[in-house]
Amino acid sequence: MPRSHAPVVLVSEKLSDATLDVLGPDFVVRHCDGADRDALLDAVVDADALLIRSATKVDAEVLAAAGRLRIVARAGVGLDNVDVAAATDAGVLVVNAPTSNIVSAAEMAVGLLLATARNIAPANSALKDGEWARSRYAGVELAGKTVGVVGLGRIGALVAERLAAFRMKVVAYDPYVKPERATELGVELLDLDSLLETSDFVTVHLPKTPETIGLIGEEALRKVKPSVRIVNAARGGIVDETALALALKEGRVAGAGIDVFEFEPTVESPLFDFESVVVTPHLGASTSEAQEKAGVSVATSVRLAFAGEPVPDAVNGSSLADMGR
Ligand SMILES: NC(=O)C1=CN([C@@H]2O[C@H](COP(=O)(O)OP(=O)(O)OC[C@H]3O[C@@H](n4cnc5c(N)ncnc54)[C@H](O)[C@@H]3O)[C@@H](O)[C@H]2O)C=CC1
Ligand SMILES: O=C(O)CCC(=O)C(=O)O
Repeated sequence: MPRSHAPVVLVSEKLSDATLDVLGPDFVVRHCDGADRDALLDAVVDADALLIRSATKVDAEVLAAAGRLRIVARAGVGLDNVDVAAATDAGVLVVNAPTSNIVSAAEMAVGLLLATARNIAPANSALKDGEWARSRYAGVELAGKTVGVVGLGRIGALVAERLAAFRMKVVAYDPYVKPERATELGVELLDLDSLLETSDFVTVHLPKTPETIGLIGEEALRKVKPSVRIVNAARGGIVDETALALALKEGRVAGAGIDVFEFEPTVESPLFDFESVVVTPHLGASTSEAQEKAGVSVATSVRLAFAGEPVPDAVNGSSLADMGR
């Protein structure tokens, strides 16, 4: 492809070097800050492809500003920041990288769960502040406890396998999963209320959809054991932060590990007031391995699309031809 006719790829968030290596000289790569709305709206005007992570919101306004856009490629799993229906209407192919970061996300959830069980974060802070507080930070074991996995998809299943190795009993709520899959994983499927009533730990692995927003909210948090610890490394808003803060305050929940927030980026949340809550700034996919896989995956999809080939990870069609491009 001669460079003067090369498609323009707009990269709106930090992606791995491998992403650019896969694109190579056949594409003109430009960068902008996808979290800066005005910068995004300016830069997208002459982009043929847009490469994003979770901080770039691709909605109808962005799609309308993007006169030449043919593909939006999400270097990760969640597509809640992309209006896929509006993209389809605009003839824009949407792809993600659905397996790129699942191991990293699962390991993050297990890390948060262990951190909440053993008070690792507050004990670390206290000791570095000069306090040797052994009795204050006594915790609980995982072995013999029940963990409720809410959403037994790719990441939920990896979490289930890993927590079974800690000798936990694993139960799950996922009305869309085949019972044979749960059996294969050694997981007992329950309805949500039973899971909430019986679990010592609850870990959420759902996509953010109108159905899942607030699923773990005030009502759900009135059904849990007071000793429960809750982990959310899926999406902010699925666990309602205000309801969780109230439950912690009233002693209806013992602790939480939270990687994702309703509004991101953020430096405030009612959850930050609790020592029993460990928080991280949406780091689930932030490993070198996941970022390399995600970048290579979306760059490969972009190459396939512009070569007129089918794109296996496309979510609203199979190729640019399907979108009338
Ligand atoms: N913290 C982070 O950095 C990361 C977060 N994620 C989040 O994790 C989410 C899950 O990822 P995967 O496991 O790969 O997705 P997946 O699509 O493989 O699994 C999601 C599961 O949720 C179930 N589900 C959907 N709606 C439901 C409902 N209303 N009630 C109960 N179950 C429901 C589905 O049946 C499916 O089994 C992503 O959508 C993304 O938002 C993903 C990667 C990294
Ligand atoms: O974009 C990121 O790095 C976050 C990963 C994530 O949340 C996802 O893949 O759904």
